[in-house]
Amino acid sequence: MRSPTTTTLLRALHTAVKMPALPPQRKPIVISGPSGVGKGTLYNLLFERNPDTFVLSVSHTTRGPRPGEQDGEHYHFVTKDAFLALKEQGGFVESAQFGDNLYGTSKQTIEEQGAKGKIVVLDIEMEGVKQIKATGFPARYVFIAPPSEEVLEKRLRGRGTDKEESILKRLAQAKLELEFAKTPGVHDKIIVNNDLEEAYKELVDFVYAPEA
Ligand SMILES: Nc1ncnc2c1ncn2[C@@H]1O[C@H](COP(=O)(O)OP(=O)(O)OP(=O)(O)O)[C@@H](O)[C@H]1O
Repeated sequence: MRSPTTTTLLRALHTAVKMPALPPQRKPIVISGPSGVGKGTLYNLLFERNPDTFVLSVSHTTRGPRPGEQDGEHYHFVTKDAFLALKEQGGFVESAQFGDNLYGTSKQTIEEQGAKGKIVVLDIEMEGVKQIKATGFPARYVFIAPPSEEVLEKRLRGRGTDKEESILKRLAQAKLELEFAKTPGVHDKIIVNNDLEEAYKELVDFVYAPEA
């Protein structure tokens, strides 16, 4: 007799304690979209409302930890040499440089998190999405779009975390991302984040959709 998989056991456990069923599709979910569109807001709701079902992928970075940041929780903090060695071995599904620092998503991290029976969620910017797709990495791709560029600007300003120069950079980048999102077949689902609860429902429906 075959021994039950972790997924089968978790599903049985969820049924026993009357939690919502686990998503039938187990592939990682890649969420992208312009800065300030509400990606974090949406997936944090998904995590809060579906405890123990999802896990956010932890990236590698060569930048130093900021106060309060824990290694392995917010990032895997590594030296530049270690990062480049891992990249050389093909250990990243995507990587990028921002300013002087390198960032990347390691294959091992995704595999380890997925092996714990959780659905891995990745928050990846446009260039990273292009790289991941080019590797043939099996994932489901969701793009979060703003109702309009004006609303996006309002959200970025309303968030109050960015200086004017950064806001203008993010808005210019948003135009490129919105243009890229029009490429047919790049994303499996495009969600316009207008009303938060409606966008959340669309995300849940996509994530919990039956096996295709
Ligand atoms: N549907 C919505 N309606 C109104 N405001 C929203 C909605 N969704 C998110 N927001 C607000 O927009 C701002 C940006 O959201 P958030 O930080 O989640 O964006 P993000 O896409 O994760 O950005 P980044 O890529 O820069 O991390 C926040 O202040 C958030 O509260």
